[in-house]
Amino acid sequence: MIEFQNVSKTYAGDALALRGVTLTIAKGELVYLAGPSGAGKSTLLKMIAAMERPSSGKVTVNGTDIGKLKAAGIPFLRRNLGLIFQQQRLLTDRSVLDNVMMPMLVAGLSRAEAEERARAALEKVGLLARANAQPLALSGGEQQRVSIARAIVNRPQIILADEPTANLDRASANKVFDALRAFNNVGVTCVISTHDDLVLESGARVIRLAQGELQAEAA
Ligand SMILES: Nc1ncnc2c1ncn2[C@@H]1O[C@H](COP(=O)(O)OP(=O)(O)OP(=O)(O)O)[C@@H](O)[C@H]1O
Repeated sequence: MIEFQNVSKTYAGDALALRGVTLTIAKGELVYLAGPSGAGKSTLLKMIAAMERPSSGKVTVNGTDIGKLKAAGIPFLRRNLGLIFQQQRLLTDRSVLDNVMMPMLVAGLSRAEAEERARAALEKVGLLARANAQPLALSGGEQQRVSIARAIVNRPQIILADEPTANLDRASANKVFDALRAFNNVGVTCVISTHDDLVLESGARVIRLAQGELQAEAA
């Protein structure tokens, strides 16, 4: 479970990114984060991953108080998170398969097990046939689906995706959302920031931010 209690975030230079945000995201939920550019969506996602800390208020993720988390505890928290952020691009000098295997090799799995699980993850996002391709030979949408495969291979409880369909055409965006929904269907909590009106109007839960403040959720 993810819980924000009266959370504010001020960056250096006094930029107020979040103000008094209180919300709860239950285990297994799929939630979209919406709001204009600069509203605080990325900041909210980064706080769940302990990439930013609250300036005031309290953020808890699976019982861990992010504000009090020591550096040594961050890898334990992130083990349960699958991150799909712009900053984490695919390695362009490695194959798609190698990219997806990487987090498991880092976690200490054998190459054989890592490859088996990477292939299974690529199959789930519909890209097993491209396992040996270089990332730059793939379309933007395909690259995002590889990022999803890479984010889920360590079987995280929570997926955080920051505008995963930015710059994608409709068909590619649909495939990316389908892949994320498929993981949510097997119990993975998903928090996804997006400007995509189609998914925002799909009846799913939408958390809206404006200038760092939470807007009332539609009933
Ligand atoms: N590292 C930082 N240092 C200083 N200010 C920051 C930093 N990161 C974000 N901000 C500021 O905090 C506010 C919220 O930014 P944030 O990136 O969370 O918004 P966003 O809703 O994700 O926007 P976008 O849709 O453009 O990604 C903005 O005013 C931004 O300029």
